[in-house]
Amino acid sequence: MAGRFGLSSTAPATMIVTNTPAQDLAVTNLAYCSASDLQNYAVPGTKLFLALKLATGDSINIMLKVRLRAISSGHIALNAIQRRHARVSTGDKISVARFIPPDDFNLALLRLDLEFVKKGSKSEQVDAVLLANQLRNRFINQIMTAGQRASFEFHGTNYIFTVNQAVVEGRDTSNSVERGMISKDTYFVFETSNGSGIKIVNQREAASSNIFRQKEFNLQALGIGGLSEEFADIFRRAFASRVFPPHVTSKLGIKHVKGMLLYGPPGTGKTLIARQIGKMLNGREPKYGDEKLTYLLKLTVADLFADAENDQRTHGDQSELHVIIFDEIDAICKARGSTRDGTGVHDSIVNQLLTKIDGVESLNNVLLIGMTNRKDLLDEALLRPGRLEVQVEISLPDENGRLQILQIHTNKMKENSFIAPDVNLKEIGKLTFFSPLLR
Ligand SMILES: Nc1ncnc2c1ncn2[C@@H]1O[C@H](COP(=O)(O)OP(=O)(O)OP(=O)(O)O)[C@@H](O)[C@H]1O
Repeated sequence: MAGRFGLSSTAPATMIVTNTPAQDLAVTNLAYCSASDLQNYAVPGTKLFLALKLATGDSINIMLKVRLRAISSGHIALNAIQRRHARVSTGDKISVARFIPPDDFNLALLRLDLEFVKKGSKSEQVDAVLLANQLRNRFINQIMTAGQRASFEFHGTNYIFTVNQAVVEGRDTSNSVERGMISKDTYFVFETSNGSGIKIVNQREAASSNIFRQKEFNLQALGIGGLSEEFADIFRRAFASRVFPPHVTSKLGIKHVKGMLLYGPPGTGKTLIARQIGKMLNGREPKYGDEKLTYLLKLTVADLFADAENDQRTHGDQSELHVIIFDEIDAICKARGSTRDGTGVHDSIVNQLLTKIDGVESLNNVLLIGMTNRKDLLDEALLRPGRLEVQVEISLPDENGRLQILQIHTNKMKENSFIAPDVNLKEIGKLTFFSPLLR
């Protein structure tokens, strides 16, 4: 037990809680004690002094970085937030032990929820890049636990953060307390609750491996109407992991989504979305595979992936994203054995694709986007996790979607006065529903 939590064999001491001796020390998130007590918390081989308040009943452990201050020995000064978190009051006796951090204790990711100390109607804009730098410097080597709160000052305003998630480098945290030490590489993600009055800006910049050309997308300006929900789904599932810089992804053990399937009835904008995704990304121009492949030699699949392979070989994790788009993927990736043309070309294309995205030397820098009206015809192996695993249905547009599509396609006419002023797109949007009875 002791080893697991990094406790040293030094016997825990009983200390009396007092208040933080000066106002400015209340926002440091440090605990303070006398010189003689401080030595009990020295971590051998480092300049750190770390303490753990041992839990009694259902109280929460808190980890303290301790600093020297003119405080009578046997006393430990905790600020109000620390006292609330540890559920202790001034004058209480608490049991405190030295804490020696285990190996691999650095935090890879810290997700913080921000609030104002003084709740009010004011609003502030917080730059995620600047704040992350400041918190990293100010709280370096401090230990953070999920649920913990700390206050800090940023550009003249006092904030409190609550740790929503604390992920230690490369460790499976599912069974243990989410806790680790802030290092110079810790990656911060900020969140706010609705109505907090705090607006986080530059978060994508902070997060980004800059995969997207623009920070915000306007789907209508890209000529895509009525598909914002589908688009949000695609973004959340296929790109969210690529937003972290490579060193964070590898520490977290995240695997990127390498394949995505857009399926649904003909003419609903699948090709349009795939092409626009390609344009929105900062990487190379997408490559297109199509039915012609079936008539060509095996080499062609290899050709499509050749640039990505070269890039991964030379740049490793830093390689940019290569998008490969297969329109009508059902034409080339039919269930193996289902085509009786005797050539085996179809089967070999499916096998080659599987090897590229999921094989021994699989690539981490590709995103394969397949489109089909006939998902049922596809080889099942292609649809398993790790392959075309994000599957988004692009269905017929609703009334609002139809209005957006009509607006997109009449925009030019309107600009050039080719559309009569009494044309009511809203009305047309209402009328242009698809009834299966009309089929
Ligand atoms: N949501 C949409 N917004 C704007 N235009 C659209 C939309 N859906 C379809 N269109 C228009 O219809 C054309 C055909 O759509 P697209 O080729 O993307 O459909 P698809 O789903 O790929 O069809 P198929 O399965 O037949 O290949 C597009 O080029 C575009 O002009």
